[in-house]
Order: sequence, then structure tokens, then C-alpha cells
Amino acid sequence: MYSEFHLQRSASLESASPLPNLSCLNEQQTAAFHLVVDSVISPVPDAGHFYFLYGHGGTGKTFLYKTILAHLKKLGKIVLVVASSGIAATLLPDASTAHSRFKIPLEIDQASSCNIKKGTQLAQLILDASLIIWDEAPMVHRLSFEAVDRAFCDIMNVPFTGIHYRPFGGKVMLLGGDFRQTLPIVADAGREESVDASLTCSYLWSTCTVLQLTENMRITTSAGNESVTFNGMDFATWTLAVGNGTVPGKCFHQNQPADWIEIPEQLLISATEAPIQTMASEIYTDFAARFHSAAYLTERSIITPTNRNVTEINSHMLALVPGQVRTYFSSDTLHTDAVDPSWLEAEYPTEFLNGLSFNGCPEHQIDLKVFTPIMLLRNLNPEIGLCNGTRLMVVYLGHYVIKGVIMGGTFNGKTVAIPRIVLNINDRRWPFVLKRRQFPVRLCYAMTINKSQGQTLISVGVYLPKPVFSHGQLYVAVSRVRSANGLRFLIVNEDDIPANYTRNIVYEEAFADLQLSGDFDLNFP
Ligand SMILES: Nc1ncnc2c1ncn2[C@@H]1O[C@H](COP(=O)(O)OP(=O)(O)OP(=O)(O)O)[C@@H](O)[C@H]1O
Repeated sequence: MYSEFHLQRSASLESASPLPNLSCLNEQQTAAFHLVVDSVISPVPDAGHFYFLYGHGGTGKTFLYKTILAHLKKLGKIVLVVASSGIAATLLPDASTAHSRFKIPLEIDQASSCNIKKGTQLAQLILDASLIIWDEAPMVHRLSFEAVDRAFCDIMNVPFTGIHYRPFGGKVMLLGGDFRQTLPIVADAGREESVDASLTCSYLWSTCTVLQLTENMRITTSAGNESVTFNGMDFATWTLAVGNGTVPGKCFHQNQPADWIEIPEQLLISATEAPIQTMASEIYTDFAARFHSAAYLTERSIITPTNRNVTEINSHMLALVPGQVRTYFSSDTLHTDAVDPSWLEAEYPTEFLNGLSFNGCPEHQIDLKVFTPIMLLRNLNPEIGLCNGTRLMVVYLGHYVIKGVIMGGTFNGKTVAIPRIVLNINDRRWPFVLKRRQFPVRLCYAMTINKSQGQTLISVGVYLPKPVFSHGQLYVAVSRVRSANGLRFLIVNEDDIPANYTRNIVYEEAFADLQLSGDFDLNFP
């Protein structure tokens, strides 16, 4: 914490780099830039300064955060940068995950606050910060923002209720993201609970000013899209229509929503008897010659809704890589508060524990080769780019450490070592806490759609042996690329549903009324 504290301060005083070039910002980015920067430089006393940067995938939110950050650091201001996911944090300079930075409790309720004591270095850092940037905010449960609000009011000595209340204690906050993309994950939640978990359903939302970006910079900054049209829509318009749920859908089963949309022919790979092999050779072209190139691996991925399919694709790709497999087995033990745990140990022997799989946790058995891409599954050290979601190419497989070269983000190309760690896995299904000692990694030729959120890739294969299962997933999938040329779908449908149709689940109420809140002029005259 001490070094982190000093890092933030020294980073804020860097003076080697010039002020960022504001002329490259588009009109909406420029307007948002000035509003936020003016709030930092001349804050209105006793007012709230809570902004939400809202724009669909590729509209340049991350680009704008970086510009604001560079500008304020040049002026000697302290800016704390966080993101809701580890992978989003790796895309921004000096960022960490919001949960680790603000000590947000994992078990959270309406009255929770963060574990930040007044008078500590962290409390002082928050007091001294001129701006907090929080990317991919829609992925976090609204109760987490409310806990941060409570903690900041306390640190800044601002009453949490009444006329003197100011959101986040009056700190200038720039949250951002896209409510068309995935919403907070709530176990066993239906549509209503998922939407209710969203920041837009918090009391905080009515205090925020929405800054909207609408121009797709990911697609317009690249060539190769001009000739591609789908039902009269260009690629950028089509991807946004997917996000908005306005691509006309069909119903294939009685009493089910008409949310099966047709995927344009130009994007489709025909389903074959060997769909994984077909998808793999389409996305990992020329693999035999390029399997060891970090640049080649960085720019492509196969994305799919479930971990099960991710594992199948990864195993297929691993077999294509020359060289010896190195296998790492975890050591698994169970822990319980029970006075006599012996019956539990008898009921759940080690072999049973070894067979358990959990979302976001490494498997008991991990097979790797040198030159394979892996994804980190825990925040090991955000200061050197080791976040949950960081991708690396393996360069050394040792007994005690694995070494890898970071692929993408602000630490691209850096070689780092990953140790084995003990993961405490507390799953409601089991009457014990599983302690698994293992390298916190998995192969990542393929990843889940949720893990791909925030990444810009050149070549993406969307593998759908089953349709997506929650809001925004199809939109996240189609909006990862710079051009239609880089996107391919392989769909396998049961029940005679044609393989050019897939589900597009969109909870319109999650973003329909956003423009009604805040008093910012969204038209930027
Ligand atoms: N003003 C700009 N000038 C040039 N390139 C830009 C500009 N704004 C954004 N870009 C580029 O467009 C691409 C998409 O931008 P960015 O990643 O910031 O979008 P985003 O809104 O954060 O996307 P997502 O929601 O998918 O994470 C990036 O390659 C970025 O460098």
C-alpha cells in the first residue's frame, strides 16, 4: 500500500510527456472532456460532480479516459483509475479493480460500506484525488456503488442524508460503460433482478449527469467496412441495432420471445460435422507457422457463451502446438467450521474435490505448452499488469513458476512470473470451503463472451453451439472487432432452427430511459 500510495503521487507529477493532443477528440469527446476537466479544476462548492460516460462499444470511452488522465496528471492532479473487471483495468494506465482499490465487501447489502478507515493512507489518497475514473461501471452491482458512496461521504465528512448530502461526498467521479453490454452477474437472477442490480436502479443515478458518445470510433477508424451492408445497414449501424435489440427477430418456439435474429451471410461459417476444427482454422489461420507469435495470438480469439465450450476449443488448439505438454495438478483440501470435520472428509474425498470446477477458478488439472496463450484468473499484482483477465503467452514452464509475456493492454510485451497460489472457493452448493493450490491460469485460445468485454481484436470467431443466455452477450460478441472482415459466426442449432439464426437477449429497460436523467445537453450544440 505504501509503494502504491507513492506511485500515484509520483505518477501525478510526471512532466516528461507533453499535454495530450485534444484536436484528435471528436466533438462529443471534446465536450465531455471539458465538462469533467472543468469540474476538477474549478469545482462548484457544495455540489455533486458525478458524471456517467455512456456510449456503445467502440465509441472511445477508454480513449477519452486516457486523454483526461494524461491531461490532469500533467497538471499535477491525482487521478485514481479503477475498472469493474480485471481485463478492463489492464487497458488503462495505473488502474486497478474497483473492488481491490476501494475495499468493497464481496458480501454486500443495503447498509454496507467499504473497509476504509479514516486516517489511513488509502483514505488520504481518496481525499487528495481530484478525480476518480471507473470504467465498465454497468458490470458492478448497484450496492457496490452505494457502499463506495457511503464510504466517501464518511471520509470527506459529508452527511450521507439530508440537504447537505452530495454523491460520493462531492468527489468528482467519472463512471462509464454501456448498459447494452453485460449487466452485473446475480446468481439465479431473472430479467427483473438483473435489471434491478444495475446502477440505473440506484438512488445515485438521479444525481448523475450523463455524457453520451455516439460515434463508433472502433469501426470508423479502420478501413474495410464501406462495402459491407446488412439489410441496408452498414456494419456499425448493424452492431448497434444488435445492442439496441432492434434487429427484427423471429420466434421458433411457442410461448418464447421473438428474439432469434438472422446473422448476415457474409459473417457466417457453415456448420460442419467438426465445428470446432472449422472455427479454429478460420480464426487461427496459418497456425502451424505462427503459433509462437505473441502479436498473432494477441489480435484474435474465439468467443463462446460457456466455459465448457471454451475448454473444448482450448484442448483442440493445444494439440496443434508442437512440443511437450506440462501438466500441473492442484492440491485440494476442504475447510469447515464443523467441530468434527471427519464425516465431511469421508463424504467428500480428495478425488471428489479434484473433480470440482468453478467459474473463474483454475481446474485441478492444467495442461500447458510453451507458446500457448493463457489468461490469469486472479488479480495477482495490478501494478505490473497481473489482473484477472490479463492474457499472456507462456515462455517458461517451471515447477514453482510459470513465465509469460503479457499480451495487450498497457503492459504489452512485459515478461512476468506467475506463482501457484491458494484459492479459497466458497460455493453455496457445498457445505465447505475448498482450498485449491494451483497456478491461477487457464488456456485462452478461446474465452467466454463475458471475459472478452472491453477488448478490441482484429479477428473474432463467435462459436455458438448454444445461443447466448443473458442480456448484452451477443452485442459484446459482435462489437469486439474493428471491421466486419474480422468477425465470423459458427452457429449450431437444435430443433431444426436454421443455423443462420441465434438469440439476441436484450433487456431494453436496462438502458431505455437513461437520457431522461441528468441535465447534460446530449445534443452538444
Ligand atoms: N478520437 C479518437 N481518435 C482516434 N482513435 C480513436 C478515438 N477515439 C477512439 N479511438 C479508437 O477507437 C477504438 C475504440 O475506442 P475505445 O476502446 O476507447 O472504445 P470504448 O468505448 O472504450 O469501447 P468498449 O465499450 O468496447 O470498451 C480504439 O482503437 C481507440 O484507440
